[in-house]
Amino acid sequence: MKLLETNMDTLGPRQSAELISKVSKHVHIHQSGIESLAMNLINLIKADRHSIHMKGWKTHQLHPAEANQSAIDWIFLVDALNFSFWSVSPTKKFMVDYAGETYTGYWTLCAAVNRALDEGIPITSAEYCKNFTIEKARHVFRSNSTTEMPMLEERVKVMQEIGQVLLEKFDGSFSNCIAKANGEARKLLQLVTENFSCFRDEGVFNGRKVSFYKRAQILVADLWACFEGEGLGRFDDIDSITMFADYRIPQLLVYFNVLSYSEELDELLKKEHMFSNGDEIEMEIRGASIWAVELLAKSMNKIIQDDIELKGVHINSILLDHFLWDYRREHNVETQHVPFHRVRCIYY
Ligand SMILES: Nc1nc2c(c(CN[C@H]3C=C[C@H](O)[C@@H]3O)cn2[C@@H]2O[C@H](COP(=O)(O)O)[C@@H](O)[C@H]2O)c(=O)[nH]1
Repeated sequence: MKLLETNMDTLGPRQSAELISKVSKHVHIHQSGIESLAMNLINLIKADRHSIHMKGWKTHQLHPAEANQSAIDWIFLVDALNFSFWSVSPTKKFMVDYAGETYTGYWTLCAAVNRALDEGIPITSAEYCKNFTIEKARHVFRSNSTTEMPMLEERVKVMQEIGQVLLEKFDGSFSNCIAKANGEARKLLQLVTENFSCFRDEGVFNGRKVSFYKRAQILVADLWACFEGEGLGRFDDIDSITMFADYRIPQLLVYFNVLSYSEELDELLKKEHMFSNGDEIEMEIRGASIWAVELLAKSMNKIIQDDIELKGVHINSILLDHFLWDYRREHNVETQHVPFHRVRCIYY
């Protein structure tokens, strides 16, 4: 548990991002980059309405295809563990073989969970999580390369906590937590971050308590996308969810000239510096990235409202985040351009 030096209320992710980006010394947002990326993405949508769409989430072969109770349990477990997959060297990657494919990064987590379910292990049940152990983790998250999954001990602790809290407070199922939110994304975000400490992705910036809530926000977004905004995935204030401040999206924002880094930060990245979660410079990267995507969504929606051809199209930060995240892999951005910032923590 991080000791936070102030007793003021914690700012939400959007307010935190605006505050940080206004005073950031090492990460700068370029309005010109935002406007040209906005235009490019608008043209992409004109060419294919589904190029930026919530339905993309379900097209991934490892994601649940059906929106139901087991999909909710699957999403909750995966987003509780959805952190820190990067490897120290490209030749030392944790890998999982599943259904004829070899997966790396985030997809190893999905593949390992699906592999466990196929093996009859009830890995998404609260009971199983509560009694999870490092021995069980070594089996369930076993690698198909010589490199182990990063932060295995921390993942065991996260699973034990979510199992314990689900049983104590939500009768063993996360859908009971969703029901308490009454279709309000902000309420669900509050319920998750108040009841599950492993989602409490916060910090202190210039004496203010700030939040990023990357995994809690991606949890809400994945439910929304899986249920296509209906039923338990319906959130009337879904646009209040910001982009998910991970170690990948900042790379894309620099690649598209939306963000630029100071020389000092560039040097640190080139040296593969290990940042600590909560460093001022690490929070600048995360805060400025969130704010840049907010500005991008605003810029695109302004163009859309004036363009009859785009009637009915609405952009939010979730859709932009998913597009950017998927873009990197499809266009092999990482090796050509900006290195990602290295942090080991359970928050992203
Ligand atoms: N901002 C953002 N961060 C995301 C995701 C996802 C899951 N994306 C899929 C799900 C729906 C979308 O359609 C995407 O296809 C994982 N991550 C984070 O990335 C990091 C892993 O990266 P790598 O080591 O390269 O696999 C790690 O911090 C993980 O938590 C996302 O969508 N947005």
